[in-house]
Amino acid sequence: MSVHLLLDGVSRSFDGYKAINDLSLAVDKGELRAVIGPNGAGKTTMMDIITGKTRPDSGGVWWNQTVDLTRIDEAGSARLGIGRKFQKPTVFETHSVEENIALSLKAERSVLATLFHRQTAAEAARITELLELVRLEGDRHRPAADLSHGQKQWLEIGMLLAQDPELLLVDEPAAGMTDAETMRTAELLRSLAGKHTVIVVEHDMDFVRALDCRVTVLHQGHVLTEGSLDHVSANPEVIEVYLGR
Ligand SMILES: Nc1ncnc2c1ncn2[C@@H]1O[C@H](COP(=O)(O)OP(=O)(O)OP(=O)(O)O)[C@@H](O)[C@H]1O
Repeated sequence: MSVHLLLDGVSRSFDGYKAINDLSLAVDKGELRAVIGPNGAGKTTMMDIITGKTRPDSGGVWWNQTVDLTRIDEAGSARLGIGRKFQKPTVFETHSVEENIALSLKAERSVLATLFHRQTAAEAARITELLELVRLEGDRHRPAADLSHGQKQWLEIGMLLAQDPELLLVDEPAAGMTDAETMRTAELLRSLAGKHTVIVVEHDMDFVRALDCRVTVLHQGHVLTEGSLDHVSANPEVIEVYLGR
């Protein structure tokens, strides 16, 4: 399997504090990876560095082993196929579920043109496929405002997928979800692996267990340990800085 994303000895300070400290991390193409760690461990800053929102002071960030992501801004990383889902859902509340997906389909069209444009059969099929994937097929004509918090998160994942990203960065998707929604979200993200590379930052350990994937533990901007959830959970340092709290 080839390395899709590589962070190589990355550091970044804010006012003299090393938020990211010699961080090295390799994620394979098609891999699903969970990143856990205490508050302030540097998880958000790591995502910011991958997407070009924040520049590292030193170290390399490589995409497909050839593209230097430290030279690319957020718009550039989106064009390369890096999609990011922030914690808070940002759907178009007054538009229907279906319109939200239609607006996100990869196309050089303005919002108005998309709303008044007649869908091609291929577009309609793609919208249906995405709605089925995120289990919102039955809600396609409802305004997004009517959805539950969990359903809005799924809709936003669907909107991200509409742009066909190679890598999805997902920030705490399970926060605020019911147990059933949490498990369904884990299932959804697992189903995306293989076709997409997925990195999920999460605090909910039941959710991380359900992801059933390799786990990276961040602490003070550095990788503390990596492996299966059982492996990292048995690490005394992980218990000390994170799980034991
Ligand atoms: N733009 C910034 N300016 C100053 N300090 C920052 C900035 N961004 C992050 N930090 C600091 O860097 C450290 C790492 O923060 P970061 O948000 O990346 O951690 P995190 O693991 O995402 O935490 P949480 O789980 O609370 O979201 C923190 O001490 C934070 O205060």
